[in-house]
Amino acid sequence: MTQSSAAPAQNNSNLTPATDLVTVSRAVADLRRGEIVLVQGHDNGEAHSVAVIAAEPLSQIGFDRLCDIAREGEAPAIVIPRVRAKSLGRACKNDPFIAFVSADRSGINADRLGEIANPLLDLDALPKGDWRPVSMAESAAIRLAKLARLLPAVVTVPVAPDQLENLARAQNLLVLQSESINGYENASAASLREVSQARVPLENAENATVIAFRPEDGGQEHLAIVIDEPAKDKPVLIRLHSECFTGDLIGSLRCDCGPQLRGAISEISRGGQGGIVLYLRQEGRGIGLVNKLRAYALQDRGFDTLDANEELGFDADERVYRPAAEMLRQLGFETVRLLTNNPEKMSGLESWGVKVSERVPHKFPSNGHNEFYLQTKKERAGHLF
Ligand SMILES: Nc1nc2c(ncn2[C@@H]2O[C@H](COP(=O)(O)OP(=O)(O)OP(=O)(O)O)[C@@H](O)[C@H]2O)c(=O)[nH]1
Ligand SMILES: [Zn+2]
Repeated sequence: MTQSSAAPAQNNSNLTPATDLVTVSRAVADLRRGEIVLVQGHDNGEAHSVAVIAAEPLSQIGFDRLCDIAREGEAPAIVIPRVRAKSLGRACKNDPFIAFVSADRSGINADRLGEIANPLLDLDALPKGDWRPVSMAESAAIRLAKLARLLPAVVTVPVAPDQLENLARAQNLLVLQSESINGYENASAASLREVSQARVPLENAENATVIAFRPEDGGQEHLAIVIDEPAKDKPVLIRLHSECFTGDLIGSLRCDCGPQLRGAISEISRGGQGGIVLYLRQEGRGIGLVNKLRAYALQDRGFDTLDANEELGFDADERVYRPAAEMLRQLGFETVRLLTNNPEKMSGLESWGVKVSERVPHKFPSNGHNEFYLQTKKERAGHLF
């Protein structure tokens, strides 16, 4: 497969201009460093802005800086998942996130906020305070923390919208609109472009080429492993494989990823018609490796794989399939036979314009450690085993 055989790239990222894409990716890096970012959103047509710092990592210096930004009499709020609030004794309705404002500023510090945010940490007692619904800006800030693969919990103080630009200039902070954050994943997927490729003979597929696709904001590359020379005018056998450091690389027995990855490569090669494994950078069903390890720790305390995600404040599955659809489009494939047991992968691809002509089951025997994981996927996530 040569670079020129790829379909011409269309700029169909009409959700978010490239500059917004770059700003969101810079803000992701800022949050991960413990830096403050400014987010603006609209509630019922009215602009609301907040200064935001991630609850992880949260230093006392960072928290004090955030408090200095707060207007006289405005207390910081910590935005946490409803499930966490529930385990801290707050019964709440269906909103996925809720904000807690401590009544007494002296009862709250960076360590205490970290304990409130993290379901793996014990908290003696919640300080006195009030709960309130989150604003659009705060819910976009949670989205940003998820994009940063941090715990989905943030500390915020309100900023008057007319002060936003001054504050940004004075303290050298990024300003983001909530729409840019919410549209980021789509726009990033639409901006994927092939950046390099090479022939890589594999143990069970000697005629393989690895092609790397990079998003415009410089985020992680997704990979297409093209085996043999699949025809473009027929349904192509493919596997969407979500990155799993533990299963793919070090042979973890907690999941079935290692056998599924190698099994897909062998099966495509054996079929003789060629095919593609798309290696998607969606570690831990899109929550990142660090959070996946947290989810494993919760599973060791009795949660199943889906509830552990939700306990941390994530959806059971945070993956998106536009990057896969975009790579297939650029490689020139429209119709696929999909190696999977997961119906959401089929509907996910189809929602981005890829025709799935057939599901090819991709089941491997359990290994003595992953029975409960596989059973949960079957019984609660609708996987077809
Ligand atoms: N959050 C979380 N992620 C997990 C856990 N176990 C495995 N994973 C991740 O789940 C993903 C598994 O992906 P896949 O095997 O591609 O997908 P699947 O949904 O099982 O569907 P098919 O294998 O196609 O049937 C990888 O990103 C793993 O890192 C877990 O307990 N928690
Ligand atoms: Zn795995």
